[in-house]
Amino acid sequence: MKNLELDLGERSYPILISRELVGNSALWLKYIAGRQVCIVTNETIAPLYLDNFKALLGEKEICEVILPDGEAFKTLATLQQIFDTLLENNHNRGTTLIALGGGVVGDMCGFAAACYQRGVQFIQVPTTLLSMVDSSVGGKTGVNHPLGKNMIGAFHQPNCVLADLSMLETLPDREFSAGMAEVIKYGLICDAPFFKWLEDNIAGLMRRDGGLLEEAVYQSCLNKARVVAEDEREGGRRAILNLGHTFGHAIETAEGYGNWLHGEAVSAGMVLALALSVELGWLDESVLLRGKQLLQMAGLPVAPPENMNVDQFLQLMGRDKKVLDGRLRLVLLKGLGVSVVSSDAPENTIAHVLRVAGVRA
Ligand SMILES: NC(=O)c1ccc[n+]([C@@H]2O[C@H](COP(=O)([O-])OP(=O)(O)OC[C@H]3O[C@@H](n4cnc5c(N)ncnc54)[C@H](O)[C@@H]3O)[C@@H](O)[C@H]2O)c1
Ligand SMILES: O=C(O)C(=O)C[C@@H](O)[C@H](O)[C@H](O)COP(=O)(O)O
Ligand SMILES: [Zn+2]
Repeated sequence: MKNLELDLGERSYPILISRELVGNSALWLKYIAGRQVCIVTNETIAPLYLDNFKALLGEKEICEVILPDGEAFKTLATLQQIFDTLLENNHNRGTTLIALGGGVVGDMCGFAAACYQRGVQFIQVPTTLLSMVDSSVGGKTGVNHPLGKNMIGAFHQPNCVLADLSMLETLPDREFSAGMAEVIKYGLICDAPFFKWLEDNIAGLMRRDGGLLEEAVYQSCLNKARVVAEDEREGGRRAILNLGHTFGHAIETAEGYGNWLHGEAVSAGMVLALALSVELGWLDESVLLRGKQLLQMAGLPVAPPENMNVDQFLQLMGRDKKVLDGRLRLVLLKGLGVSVVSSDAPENTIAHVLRVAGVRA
């Protein structure tokens, strides 16, 4: 068991990381204050984990929402299903929502919790690697819009995060790899020793060795918790968690949500961000090569899709939430583990890097 705390004053909460954690309800039932509970999950996860989870909730008054599976359903329209169920079951402000699923379920359940009766409590039970190391931590919640990723949302922190590593046993390989992109991100942006540790242990991690996985999830959450504790609402430093995401979100939007997984798009996006850092003379090319190699060993794409063109990339990137006064702000590296948020990259340099990566003019 490896636990940590995200320190946000009165909104602080624990992140519990262990195998067989969910079954040990004595460890977490105390984070559900009231009598009413609504479990939000999806049609893939429900047959695997829902009944077991419900059985652990004792005397609680439980309702459930089973969403359709997929990034394409991370929409305002899908949220309605959660609000309908809550109202039909007379849930009041004392209810607790439980996100049982990956980042899509977590982002939607969290946003529903932020909105329902102007805000109720929720807990995160992440079931994918990506959601254990990233999306369940930090309180970013929301949904996509056809014109842009995560464009509608709110900051709303959970009461606790329960990362039960045994749930990863049923996760498909492609989804596991997608989660590794965000793990590798922490090494690149702020933790060079962790990056080196990942290089040394990538084979065992991809075999899903239990001890290595626990360490990777713990170190990832520790890094994310430190950044979020410093800047909960992304006024500044938190933006480093967006490495590769301006490129990646453009890919996800252009390709239709779900064709490229979020982690895959972030992987290709991080390679572009590193290549741009090299092009600007800020980063040694060896870091780009090491980053690329590690991502490839994790089974991830390192080049953008062939069917996008440079103008389309730049147009979609122009809608990024970090844009300030009409200028793109990108997360770039000045060394391994040293990240900056900068508007200094000229558009023609970005376009050049995209073309060199194979994107059509
Ligand atoms: N809020 C944040 O800070 C944050 C951070 C990173 C990513 N995100 C968001 O998270 C989403 C991606 O999350 P994700 O990668 O978890 O994808 P996901 O939620 O779509 O889950 C991936 C797939 O795995 C299935 N699945 C989940 N758990 C499983 C299990 N234990 N066994 C078998 N199948 C399982 C799901 O049903 C789905 O088909 C994106 O929408 C992204 O924008 C948010
Ligand atoms: O928690 C954060 O902050 C992040 O940026 C984490 C990212 O991995 C995540 O994909 C996030 O949802 C992106 O946020 P957005 O504000 O760019 O939509
Ligand atoms: Zn991400």
